[in-house]
Formats: sequence, C-alpha cells, structure tokens
Amino acid sequence: MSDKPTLTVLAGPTAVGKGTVSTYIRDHYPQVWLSVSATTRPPRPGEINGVHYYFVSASDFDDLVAKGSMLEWAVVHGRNRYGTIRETVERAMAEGKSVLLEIDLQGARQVKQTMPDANFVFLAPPSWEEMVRRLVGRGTETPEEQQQRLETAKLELAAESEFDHTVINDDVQRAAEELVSLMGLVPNPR
Ligand SMILES: Nc1nc2c(ncn2[C@@H]2O[C@H](COP(=O)(O)OP(=O)(O)O)[C@@H](O)[C@H]2O)c(=O)[nH]1
Ligand SMILES: Nc1ncnc2c1ncn2[C@@H]1O[C@H](COP(=O)(O)OP(=O)(O)O)[C@@H](O)[C@H]1O
Repeated sequence: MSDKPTLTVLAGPTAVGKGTVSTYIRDHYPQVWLSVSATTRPPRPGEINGVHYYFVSASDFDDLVAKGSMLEWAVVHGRNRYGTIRETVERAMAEGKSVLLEIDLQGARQVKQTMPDANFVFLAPPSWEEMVRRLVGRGTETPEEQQQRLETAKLELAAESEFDHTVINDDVQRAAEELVSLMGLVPNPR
C-alpha cells in the first residue's frame, strides 16, 4: 500500500525551464516515467522520435484525436499541436509507476477535468525578469515570437493558484529534487 501520487502534471510559463527540469529528471531519476508526447512540430537537430516526442503528421494527429486516443491535447504557441497519448499513460499508472507529464496550461486544465486527483505542480520563475532573460538567452524564437510568448506567459502566471503546488526553478537540481519529493519519491543524495 502506498499513498504516493502516481500522476503528476508539470506546467508553467514559457522558458521557465520545464524542458530542462524534465530532462534532468529523465537523466537522474529512472524511477520516474516521463510521458513522451505526440507533436506535429518537426524534430529539431538531435531530437529522437520516441524519446523527445513522437513526431507525427497533421493527419496522424487528427486520427489520434478522432479515435479518442488523446488524454489531452492543445495548439501551443499558436502553431503546432501537442498531446498526451492516453493508453501509454494509463498503462504506466496501472503498473504503479510514478508518471510525470510536462505539458502546457491548456493541457493541464484538461487533465484536471478528467483526472482531478492527479498532482498538479506549477513551475515558476524566480522573477519575471529572469524568465525573460531565459527566453531571450535560449535564442530559439524571433523577437516577435518572444513577445507573443510573453503575452501568453502573463496569462499562464495568473493560473498558478489552480495548481496544488508551486516549485520555483531557481536551480535545476534543487527544483528537480523538490518536484520528485512532491511525487512521493526520495531525492538522490547530493
Ligand atoms: N498540452 C500539451 N502541451 C505539451 C505537450 N508536450 C509538450 N507541450 C508543451 O508544448 C510547448 C512547446 O514545447 P517544445 O516544442 O518542446 O519546446 P519549446 O517550443 O522550445 O517550448 C511547451 O510549453 C510544452 O509544455 C503535450 O503533450 N500536451
Ligand atoms: N534553473 C535555471 N537556471 C538558469 N537557466 C535555466 C534554468 N532552467 C532552465 N534554464 C535555461 O532557460 C532556458 C529555457 O529553458 P527551457 O527548459 O527551454 O524552458 P521551457 O521548456 O519551460 O520553455 C534554457 O536556455 C535553459 O537552459
């Protein structure tokens, strides 16, 4: 008998470090089952199908939605679609694994509707200025796209109170340790 939460949803504003913290967890906490999302966005150099995402065509994504195979899905940043494949998550949960979904706010709200008992964790930046620094420093968006993401980030930051817990991503290792603790797991010794 264990009371540890089996499904944890991690969301937060753009460039807060969701991907960085999730990658850290994938590399350091093999006991966490990190969901691999489907997306219509093309792979970036170095991204591996089935590891970082399942890269699918728009029509394959349509089929997954039509068949009811998506636990949640959303158009993120006004462009590509991203979604969580229901069956893989349900199987991992049935096997008693500690499941982590790194998804956007729209997706987190959908999971809240269908799985209200899941553990909802909001990843917050140490400050607005630091978040802007990370977004600009990452250098993967044009200035126009950065501006659009910052507008969305204002709405996303306002949703923090919808979550069960907030983790501030000041330091990646520390934030990851707090997150795994919230998942009912024991952080690695330092
Ligand atoms: N709703 C939803 N959002 C997702 C899913 N997978 C990734 N995202 C979000 O999609 C956004 C874009 O992710 P990505 O293309 O990897 O990188 P980015 O564009 O550099 O942030 C991030 O905000 C992720 O949280 C998913 O399965 N469902
Ligand atoms: N704790 C941190 N301290 C400093 N920089 C960070 C931290 N976490 C992430 N970053 C950096 O911030 C940028 C955005 O992180 P990323 O994981 O791509 O964000 P998201 O997935 O939330 O959009 C990246 O350049 C990343 O290296």
